[in-house]
Amino acid sequence: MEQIGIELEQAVEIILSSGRKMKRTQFVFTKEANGRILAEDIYAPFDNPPFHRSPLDGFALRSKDLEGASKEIPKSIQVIDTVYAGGCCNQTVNQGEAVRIMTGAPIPEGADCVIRLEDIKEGFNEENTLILVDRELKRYDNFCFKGEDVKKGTLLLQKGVKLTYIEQGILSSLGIEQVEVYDKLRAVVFATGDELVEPGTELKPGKIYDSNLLMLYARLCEFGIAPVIAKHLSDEPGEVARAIEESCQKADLVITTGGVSVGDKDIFHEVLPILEAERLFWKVNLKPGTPAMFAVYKGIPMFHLSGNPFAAATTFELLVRPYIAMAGRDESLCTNRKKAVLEDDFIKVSNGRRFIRGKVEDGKVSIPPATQHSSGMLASMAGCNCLIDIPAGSMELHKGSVVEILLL
Ligand SMILES: Nc1nc2c(c(=O)[nH]1)N[C@H]1C(S)=C(S)[C@@H](COP(=O)(O)OP(=O)(O)OC[C@H]3O[C@@H](n4cnc5c(N)ncnc54)[C@H](O)[C@@H]3O)O[C@H]1N2
Ligand code: MOO
Repeated sequence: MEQIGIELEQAVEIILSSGRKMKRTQFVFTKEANGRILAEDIYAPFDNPPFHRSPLDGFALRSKDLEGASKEIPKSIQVIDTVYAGGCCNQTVNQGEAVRIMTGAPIPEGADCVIRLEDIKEGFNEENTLILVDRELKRYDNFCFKGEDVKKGTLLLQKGVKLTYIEQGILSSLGIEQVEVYDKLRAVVFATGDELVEPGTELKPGKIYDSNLLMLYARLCEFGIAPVIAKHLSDEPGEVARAIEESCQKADLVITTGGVSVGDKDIFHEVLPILEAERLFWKVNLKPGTPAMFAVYKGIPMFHLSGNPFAAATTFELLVRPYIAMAGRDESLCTNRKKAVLEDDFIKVSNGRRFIRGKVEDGKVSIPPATQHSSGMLASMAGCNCLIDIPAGSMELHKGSVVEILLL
């Protein structure tokens, strides 16, 4: 049942319940998995480190041999071998013996501690194989145990985790070259309007350069889902319907801007019937972006946002972003609300709910001058990093008031 003129929360509820979480998965190389959502639990395939190893450069020896060692009576120990990181010592350290060892090298059999290179004296015989140790060490002093980072079989990473450089490092430390991740959402963006021309084209009378297509394209890229199609379309309903129809085979969501209000060229009132798409709501009780429209076509959610650039940017955050977070299983994209203290006055009375742009820093939010809030104005959004949520029925807001903000 279609709803007209609904609250934002209701709109988001309709949007979220009309879609499903991504089910398709694929294997990708760990090195290319940054920002992807893990689709499997990952267990440690072996103990890591895979052997006891030295945490420093020194000598691996037996703590028992150092009992009673002191400055006055140092112990003399025979060095029988040298082992470097990446190598292996096949000798066993017996009584009175040591192996010269470098950081990261496997501790040889028989040794149970490592003394630092700086803490011994070398060179007491011709072959340079005797060292003097003038202190005692306990068993397992300077000794890294096999498996101390991760034990074989430990649940390392859980399904649903977003892979960052840290998780990629962990996977790599266990030699895991490929992982199963959820497919990225395939987004399609169309900016509609006969007045629009692309940068690089001459600006003829009556025309304007498009802002929304690139703005939404870039925002989707910031969310990790570069659109599969991003295109300008005219105001001709048949052409727009055809473009949506063709893109649908490749899309998990469609976003359009323009043509949703009540004018002669507000074509989505015609496009949706041509497609026989189900329109679930039109008009949300907020400014900017009131005439936002939402429909489902062949199971694909379609967000039809206002053409006014600030309205498009705002309703993208308010309506599309929660859908992307849910369907793309990316919790880091969920709306992030906070309280902040106003640094400036906002002297407009707000009969309806209003979102205005702001710049928050250390819990204080500044706002552009009152003249720069219209939904057709984009330039004053430069440097802004939040939207201020002003409830319906608010009187003038003054510096020092506490407001709720949505971080962008
Ligand atoms: N009689 C009424 N007129 C309007 C109403 C209303 O209720 N009654 N609502 C107003 C509100 S609120 C909004 S918001 C706009 C929404 O208009 P549309 O979504 O139909 O968008 P357009 O008319 O296509 O464009 C609006 C404005 O934005 C410019 N535009 C469009 N696309 C782009 C783009 N990609 N890049 C830059 N600028 C763009 C377009 O040229 C228009 O100036 O309707 C009000 N009217
Ligand atoms: O709802 Mo519209 O974007 O304010 O002008």
